Formats: sequence, C-alpha cells, structure tokens
Amino acid sequence: MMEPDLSHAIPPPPPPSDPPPPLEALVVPVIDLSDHTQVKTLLPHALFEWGNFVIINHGIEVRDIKRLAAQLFELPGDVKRAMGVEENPHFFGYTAIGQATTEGTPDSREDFDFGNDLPCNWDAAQPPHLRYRPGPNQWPPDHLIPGFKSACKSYSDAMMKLGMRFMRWIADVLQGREIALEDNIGNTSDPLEILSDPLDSSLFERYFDHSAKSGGRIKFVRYPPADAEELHGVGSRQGVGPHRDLWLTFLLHANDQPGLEVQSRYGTWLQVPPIPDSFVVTVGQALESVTHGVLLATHHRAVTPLAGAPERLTIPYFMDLSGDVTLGMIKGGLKVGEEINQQLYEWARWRRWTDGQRRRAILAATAPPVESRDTESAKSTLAKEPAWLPLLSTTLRELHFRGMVSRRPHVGRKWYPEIANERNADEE
Ligand SMILES: O=C(O)CCC(=O)C(=O)O
Ligand SMILES: [Fe+2]
Repeated sequence: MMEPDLSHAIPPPPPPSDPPPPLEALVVPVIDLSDHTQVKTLLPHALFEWGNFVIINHGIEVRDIKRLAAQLFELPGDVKRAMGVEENPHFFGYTAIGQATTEGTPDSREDFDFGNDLPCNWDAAQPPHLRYRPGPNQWPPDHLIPGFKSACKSYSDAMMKLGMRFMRWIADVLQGREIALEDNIGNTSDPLEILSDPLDSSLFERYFDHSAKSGGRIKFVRYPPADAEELHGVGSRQGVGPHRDLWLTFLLHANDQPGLEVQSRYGTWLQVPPIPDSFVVTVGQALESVTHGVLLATHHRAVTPLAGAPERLTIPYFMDLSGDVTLGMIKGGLKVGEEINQQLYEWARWRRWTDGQRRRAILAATAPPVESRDTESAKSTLAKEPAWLPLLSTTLRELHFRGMVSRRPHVGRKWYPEIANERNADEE
C-alpha cells in the first residue's frame, strides 16, 4: 500500500525532553469552520496536540436550545423532582445538586439528561448490564415548556450530522488526505450517507449502529454560584471533577459564563473561553484508543462560579456509539493504525510517552489528602480485583452502565441493587 503523505497535516513531534512552554503561551485553539484554510491547517493540530478546541461559525442554530435551557432550570422544584433520574432505569431525567459524583466527590451542579427516546423495554429478568438499555425519556410537561421535545430532537439531529462530518474529517486526516469541506456544514444530508461515503473507507462505520446514528445524549447543566462558606463546607469548587468523555463531545455555552477548564499535555489547567454560540469539541477516551493515541483525549473539569458571579449554564452533546462495541474493538483500534507511516507512528509514540506524564500530573493534582479514609478504602479496592474487571469482550453498554452506576449511586441502588451488593462484596 502506498504510504499516505501526511506532511500537510502532521506537525513535527517535539522531542520528549521539550520543557513545558509558559502558561500564557498555551491557548486552546479556536477554529472558524467557515474558513476552509483554517480547518485544513488547524484541525489536525487541534486533534493531535490538544484533543480539545473551540469551533465557531459551525452553522448550527442554537438560539432555541439556549432559551429552553434557561426555561428548564426555572421549572418549580416539585416538577424537577418528579422528573428525577431515580425514576428512570435508563438514567434519563433530573439530577439534583450533589447527587452525582466524580471519583466519589459530589459535583456541585444540577442537570437534565435526554437521549434516544425509545419504547420501554425493561425486563426485570435480565442481568443488570442487559437491563440497562436506552428507553423512554422523562420530558418536561408540555404545558410548562411547549415544544421542548421536538426542539430537542431537531437539535440532536443537527448535532449528529455535525458529529458525522467530524468523523469524516478525522478519517481524512488519519488517511493523509486533505480535509474535504462542504459549504453549509450545519445543514447537511443524512448522517448515514456521510458515514458510508466510499471516500472514507468506512473507517468508523463499525463503531456506530442504527441507534447511535439516530442521536446522541443531550445534557443541560446548571452550575450555581457558591459563597465561600458553602464552598468551605464542601471543600472544593468542583462543578464536575476531572474526567474524560467517551467519543466526541460538543459543548455549547448556554449563557456565556466561564468555568470549563482543560488540562494541557503539560498538566496545567487552562480556561476555555466561553465564546458566544461556539462549541467546545472534546475528544474522548474511546476515540483516542481506536486511533492508537494519535488523537488526544483531554481531561477536563468545570469550576463552580463564585458568589456574586452569574450562574453558569451549559449544554454538552455526547455522540453515542453502538452498545455492542467491545473493549477489544476499542483497544484493537483501526486498521489504519497499522498502516500509518513512520512520521505518524513517531507522533503516536511521543504521545504515549507524554501521556504517562500527563496522567501522573493529573493524579498529583486531584489526589485526596493522604490521611483521608477514602484513600484507605481506595487502596483496598484496588488491591482486590473487582468481579467485573473489564475483559476484552466487555461491551460498551456494560462499561457505560458501570460508569452511570458509579456516578449516580442512588439510581444504581434503586434499579440495579445487585451491583451495589457486588461492590460491597468486592470491598470486604
Ligand atoms: O459543563 C461543562 O463545562 C463541562 C461538562 C462536562 O464535561 C461533562 O458533562 O462531561
Ligand atoms: Fe465531560
């Protein structure tokens, strides 16, 4: 096979001993999608070196969804509680402040989760990870927010198409082709057509099934400001703790307030500018894995606004993958990974090297106090392999499910009590 010419796309890897640049020199890239030259030159750089960047002039209509986000959080408390995520085994619905955690620490945010709206298929006789499947959403009452459901669906359709465009652009970059751009990016044809375009050799086709192609997950998030005393009680300004997403996320700032921070590959935390109507694009762990570490998955977190500052509203859209994809398919990655030329290989090798450093920096930055009891229990959990230690045949559905249960333990206890028992047994 002819080696692809990647000279236009791949920035030369810096030597591993490269010292970190000064903080002010690190700025999250902003890419204007209406400027084709910018896309062709900046996008590969943003994908490989950052894994996290901002896009503007993307062509997606965001006015309606931003207005709906504000309305959603103004719903009376009893209506929010009636939509509580604990009422729904698919983890769709409302999560109150402090009910979700990152790595065991409560997040100071409230949110609503919506996803593919499928008929109820709950089967109590199935084991937990098979009981967990997308099902019906919990929509807000139509007389309180008219048109919410259809607006959500239109937004999800538009985002899916944008996501599929990115899949093709990423395929272009990985295969050494110049990115092929169309005019009118936000208003494209059927996403199924985009994926099966013969040009991209169906690079990502096997990671998406019909359900994943018909819409991802939309989250509406509110970070309330907290005064110093409240923060003192919680001990942190954690809106959401450091984590990585799954595949590709597009985050919309619904009211233009700052708070999102991403970790640069040197371990430093950088603020992402809340440019009005922009999307923050974030590469997730599975996408990093299937590209053999050529694309970078970035840790990110949200910091609570301080008292006196406005609340912060965001709308992340998460692309979904087929639940049947296995860990083996993710770790094995794409065939192109074996075919990439020496230059790209060097880049990936360098990436893996810095990754180790990056992860150590993250651990150092987020480690709980040494004396904390949590550390002891974490140690004993690590010492014993949990019964569900992922195998290569483990499906994404199961991994996703485990993540959901660990972030929202109150929902797990209600609908999947076996899991809680299994965890206790692991920890004994
Ligand atoms: O709202 C934000 O700024 C970040 C949200 C996020 O990273 C997430 O929900 O995965
Ligand atoms: Fe995230």
